[in-house]
Amino acid sequence: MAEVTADSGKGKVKVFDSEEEVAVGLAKYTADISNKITKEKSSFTVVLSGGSLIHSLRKLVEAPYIDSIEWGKWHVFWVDERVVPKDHVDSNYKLAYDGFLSKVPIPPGQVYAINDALSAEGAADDYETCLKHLVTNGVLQVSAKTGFPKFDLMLLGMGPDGHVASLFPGHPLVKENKKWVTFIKDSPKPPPERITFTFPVINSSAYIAMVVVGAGKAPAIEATLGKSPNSEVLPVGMVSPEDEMTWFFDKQAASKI
Ligand SMILES: O=C(O)[C@H](O)[C@@H](O)[C@H](O)[C@H](O)COP(=O)(O)O
Repeated sequence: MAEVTADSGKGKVKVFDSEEEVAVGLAKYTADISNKITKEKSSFTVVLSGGSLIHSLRKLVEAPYIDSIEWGKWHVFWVDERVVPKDHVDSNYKLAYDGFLSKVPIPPGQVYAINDALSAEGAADDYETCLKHLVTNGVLQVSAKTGFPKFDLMLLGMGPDGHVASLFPGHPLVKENKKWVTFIKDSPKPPPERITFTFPVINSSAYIAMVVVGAGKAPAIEATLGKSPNSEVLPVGMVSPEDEMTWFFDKQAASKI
C-alpha cells in the first residue's frame, strides 16, 4: 500500500493511492486510538459525521479490526444531524446504523441519536442537555482549557465548499462560541434543517480525523493546506483539536497540495 505521511503544520497528512486504501488506513487509526483510550478509561466517546465518511468506515467492521476493539466502551454521537425521522433516507443516524452500528456490539443505550420528535431548536437544546448529563455522570470529560466537552475522537468529513459538520462558509453559525449544540434552518446543503456541534466543541476534542476523498474536494483542500492558503479561511481550516489532527486523503483530494 502506498501511504505517505507528512506534517503540514496543521496536523498529520496521510495520502493514500485510493479510497479503498483510505478505508484501511482509517480502520487501523480508529482501532489504535480505541485501544489506547479503552486501556485508560471506562468510556470511549466517538463522534461521527454523515456523508461519505460512513462508507469509508467499512473496514472497521471487518477482521482484524472488528475483533480488536472493546465495543462495550464506545459511546457514539453525531457532529451534525438532519432534523428528520430516524428512519428517513436523509438521517445521519440511519446512515451510520445501516453501514456501521448495526454490525458491532455497542450497547444501544450508548448510541446518542437526536430526539426526532422535536423542532430543530428543541432537538439542539435536548442534545446539549444530554451531553451535560453525560458530563455529570462522568461518561464525557470536559476540556480543562476551554470548559467545553472533550470528546476522545471525532471522525469527520468535509463538503466540496469546505464545510464541516453543518458549519458552512460565510454562515454566522461558524462564529457561535457559547452553545455546545446549535441548529440551522437554512443549510445550503439539503435538507435545510439540521443540528450541529459548534466549533468550540469540535476544537476541544482530543483527536480528529478529517477524511476527504475525490477530485471535487481538491480546491477546498488547496485553499486550506496549499502553499498559499486563501485569505478566506474555510470552516475546515478552523478545525484544530486539542491533541492531534490527522487528515486522510486519496490522491485526488490531495492533488493540489
Ligand atoms: O450531515 C451532513 O451533511 C454531514 O455530516 C456533512 O457535514 C458531511 O460530513 C459533509 O458534507 C461531507 O459529506 P460528503 O463526504 O458526503 O461529501
